[in-house]
Amino acid sequence: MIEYRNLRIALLGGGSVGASVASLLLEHGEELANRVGAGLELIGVAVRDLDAPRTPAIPRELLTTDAESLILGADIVIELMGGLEPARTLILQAINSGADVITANKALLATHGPELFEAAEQVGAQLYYEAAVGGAIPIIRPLRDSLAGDRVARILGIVNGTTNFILDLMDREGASLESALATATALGYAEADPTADIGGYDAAQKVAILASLAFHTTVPLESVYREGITEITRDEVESARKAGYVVKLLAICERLTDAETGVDGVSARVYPALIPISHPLAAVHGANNAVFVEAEAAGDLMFYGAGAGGRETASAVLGDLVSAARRHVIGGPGVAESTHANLPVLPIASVTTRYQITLQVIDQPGVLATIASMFSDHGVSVEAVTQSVTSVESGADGPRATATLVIGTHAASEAALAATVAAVDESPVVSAVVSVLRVEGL
Ligand SMILES: NC(=O)C1=CN([C@@H]2O[C@H](COP(=O)(O)OP(=O)(O)OC[C@H]3O[C@@H](n4cnc5c(N)ncnc54)[C@H](O)[C@@H]3O)[C@@H](O)[C@H]2O)C=CC1
Ligand SMILES: N[C@@H](CC=O)C(=O)O
Ligand code: NA
Repeated sequence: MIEYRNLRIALLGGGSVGASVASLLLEHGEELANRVGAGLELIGVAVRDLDAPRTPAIPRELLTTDAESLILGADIVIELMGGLEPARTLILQAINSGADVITANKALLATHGPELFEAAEQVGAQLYYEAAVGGAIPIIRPLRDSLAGDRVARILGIVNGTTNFILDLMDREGASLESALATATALGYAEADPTADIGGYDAAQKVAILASLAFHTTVPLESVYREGITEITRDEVESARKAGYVVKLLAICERLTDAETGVDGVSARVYPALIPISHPLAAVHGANNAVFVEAEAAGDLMFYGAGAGGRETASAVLGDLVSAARRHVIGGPGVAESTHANLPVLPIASVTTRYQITLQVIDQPGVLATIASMFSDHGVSVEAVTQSVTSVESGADGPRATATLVIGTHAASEAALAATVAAVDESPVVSAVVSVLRVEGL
């Protein structure tokens, strides 16, 4: 066995991801040491509760509740606690004490990324975060390094495993959102507060990180447009499938020029949308993620794999650990972020999308024409209309027939669409606006 000097690794957090990182590091330590050219000694794991059950188990002698002291003795600190504080303060302490840092904390990076990157740059420390987006999927390094010589035009991704797992169970098994979320939580996919997942906040944090890297600019979290999946119903998922679509929570960022103002910038947004069953993103099942990158010279690239899960995410963390440890061995400057482009982030109003609107209407002659004219009055061009399920309901003036109209539009602005839906909703021939969903990937 080769004898190496040891690099001292401190782990902050021993939950779903942290426990797997500790276990894999202890299990594969010798192999990793040979890859790095230095021993990787896990000196401790900071947790909140020493007695909490952990899977896999962490040797008791490694556990501590004193994160600050642990950091002081470390060459490399791995932060897997999550949340903004004390994670931010501890990472800054680690950087300022001369340690390199690895984190999976997208909430922290999307909120305080510039501060952390600057602190690292000032002291020549490395800050790695491959696990923060797309779990096990290599996507940070490809955007930061492999595609650094190209121009990225657009990224379309499924970046939240929990919501993809939920929507997939709703689609394939008719599960309810609540029961599917409970399963995702039990499997370790969901955030400590799952509102982050189902509300689209986690995906918004990830798209802010992706957009910043892809467009070499800073995309603040608050400028990301966000809708979650909490309003999505089983009926919507079922009728989408019948119409040849699946519902996915999409994270999109792109270079965009506002058609009205001519302002050139970027758009970053998260919303549930319909995508055609034939689209590769429709085949992303369970907690898997997929990120499509459209680059000027490279063309279309797709990154696919496990987007959540303790062991899977630990793989990305350990990849970062090997990279950080290698630099300790060979020396040289750390990785740097190139976020100097200063591009404006355009509001959702600058975006044009296709829509599918489902209406419950009174089934009588002339209704279709009335509704079609409301769309054209607001400058929204209708691409296709299907009428289905005629039923008879009892009204004040006796029984009346109702029909379901599904209207697909050509690309329309958010503003034009909102005005159309408001007008349609007011119309006496419309009994309900059942759903309004964007259509992507056509
Ligand atoms: N679970 C997943 O599939 C993925 C998680 N992530 C990210 O990885 C990070 C960790 O996530 P999980 O392991 O799922 O979280 P978790 O909630 O299972 O574990 C958090 C751990 O941190 C410890 N901790 C929290 N606050 C602490 C404090 N103030 N002092 C000491 N210890 C503290 C807890 O005791 C626990 O051991 C988060 O930033 C999460 O967003 C990223 C990709 C996938
Ligand atoms: N809660 C997140 C975990 C990974 O980032 C998800 O479901 O994707
Ligand atoms: Na990743």
